[in-house]
Amino acid sequence: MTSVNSSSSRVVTASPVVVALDYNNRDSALAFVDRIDPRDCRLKVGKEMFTLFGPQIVRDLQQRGFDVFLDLKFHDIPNTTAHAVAAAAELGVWMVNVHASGGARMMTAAREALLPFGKEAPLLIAVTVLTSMEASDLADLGITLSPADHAERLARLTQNCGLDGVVCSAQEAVRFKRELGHGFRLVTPGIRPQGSEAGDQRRIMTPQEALSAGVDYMVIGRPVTQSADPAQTLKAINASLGKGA
Ligand SMILES: O=c1ccn([C@@H]2O[C@H](COP(=O)(O)O)[C@@H](O)[C@H]2O)c(=O)[nH]1
Repeated sequence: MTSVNSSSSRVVTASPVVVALDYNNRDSALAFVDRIDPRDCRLKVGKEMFTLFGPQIVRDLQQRGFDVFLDLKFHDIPNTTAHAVAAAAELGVWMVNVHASGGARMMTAAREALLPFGKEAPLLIAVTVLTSMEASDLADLGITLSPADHAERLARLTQNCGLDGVVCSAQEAVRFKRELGHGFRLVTPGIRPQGSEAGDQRRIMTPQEALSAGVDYMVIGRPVTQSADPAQTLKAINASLGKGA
């Protein structure tokens, strides 16, 4: 089911898919975007595209009707992070994120920076443990908890600071929905359709498994953008989930 947000040209989609638009070429990115329907997904702009093309690429996507998740994973002192999050809100993004490991004062400052935006504020979420990390990566950092246990610790901190949700692995979704409640959004990268390469991701799930586990939004990058026909691949993923236009 889809509906058009009457206060703007933005389209609200029922699809949980957020395509990670990790392109190093603006024309290639927009060629893909121009072949898809904003009723079929939201789009994520990350560090690569934002560094190459700046805020204009976000506006270009919004003008085409897409909700944009600005995935810059801010991690800095509270004052700097708060101003960066407010700048993202000025840009009108749908969702923005920080690193939970920046701590409670940083996350609280980020949340408070969005208060003046009222209902127009983007969703504010925090990254727990990157989906590319496994236990040995945490051990290298002196963290002896399992990725799921450490992620839950960071997710609880995030929730206590009043943020809207977390980035985590879909493998943690059942547990986090049970422990943190259904209203706390779970945004899960590391999604790999059956048969696609894991690449640098470690804590992965298929789109169907992630949906069954209760994730709110699933981020999918290379399995879509590096496929021979990205628009068709997106359509097939939505069909497998029973979602989309
Ligand atoms: O824990 C995290 C947080 C962010 N990401 C980002 O999601 C996409 C995933 O892309 P794939 O090509 O599907 O692996 C990418 O932009 C990451 O920066 C993440 O993977 N894990």
